[in-house]
Amino acid sequence: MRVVVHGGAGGAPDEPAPRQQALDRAAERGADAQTPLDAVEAALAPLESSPRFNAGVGGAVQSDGVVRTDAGVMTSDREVGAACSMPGVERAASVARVVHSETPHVLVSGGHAVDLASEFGTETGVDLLTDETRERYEAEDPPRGGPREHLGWLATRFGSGGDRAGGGLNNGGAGGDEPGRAPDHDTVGAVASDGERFAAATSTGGRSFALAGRVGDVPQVGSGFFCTEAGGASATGAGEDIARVTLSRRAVGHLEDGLGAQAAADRSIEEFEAITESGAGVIVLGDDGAGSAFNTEEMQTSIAYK
Ligand SMILES: NC(=O)C[C@H](N)C(=O)O
Repeated sequence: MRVVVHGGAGGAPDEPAPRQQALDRAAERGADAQTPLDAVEAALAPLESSPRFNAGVGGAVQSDGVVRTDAGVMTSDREVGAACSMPGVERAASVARVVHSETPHVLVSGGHAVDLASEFGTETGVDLLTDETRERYEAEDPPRGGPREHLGWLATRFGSGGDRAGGGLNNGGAGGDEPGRAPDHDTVGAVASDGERFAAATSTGGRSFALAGRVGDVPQVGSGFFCTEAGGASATGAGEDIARVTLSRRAVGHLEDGLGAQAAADRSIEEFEAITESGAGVIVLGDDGAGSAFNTEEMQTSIAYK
């Protein structure tokens, strides 16, 4: 099994070494799995449990103080599963897998996705806030009213780099210690292949201080993840911009056109930047191996092969 993982594109993390170790262990764990689908789920699970990453525990906090998780998974037979806007669900990728393998649908949302998780044995009711994310949210004078008040509140906070995805090119987030800025954790993704089949998955808490109920690119097929017989891709970064250009679909499309994995990653990020002037990263796995590209300050990745 060959597995490539990423820990999110954004600013240079304050503590890269422990994040890299976590990514290395995740890739190794994935490479021990029996199928590509097992591999991407196995790789993402420990990252979803780690507060160092913006997925599961430690995920980005929305305008009402709640962390809602999103994930998507796709296999090279074009089966898709995604789940979004799930409070209290750490293992979002496992819920996406349930949608992929147990339902005739591609995306299940909100409370119904939480019910699905619970019914199929994924833990719910998990406290996804950490002391750090709770304190950072409370320090921002949270809004009390309805969506209009929330929109006014987030106008000066969302996309300011607080989630390190940033709104703009190479502004993937300044230091994690700045007031109001979220720490160095980000979306996680994995792509795996057993030499015949591929699977791709992405899992996130979204972007900090987004409107309650906001859903980004991660559970949208073709945006946060995509997979065909040619290979798979997982994206990270400013989700609204990733969705506008369907970044993962673009990367896999380049594989289908005959580019190698690295060239496909490079080309898709060049196109993303030219269209959006925003920040993102992508990992790609194809028949010739793995590639990755980003136009933010940093995107940590790891590859394992067994
Ligand atoms: N940090 C990220 O990658 C965020 C994710 N792409 C989202 O917009 O939800």
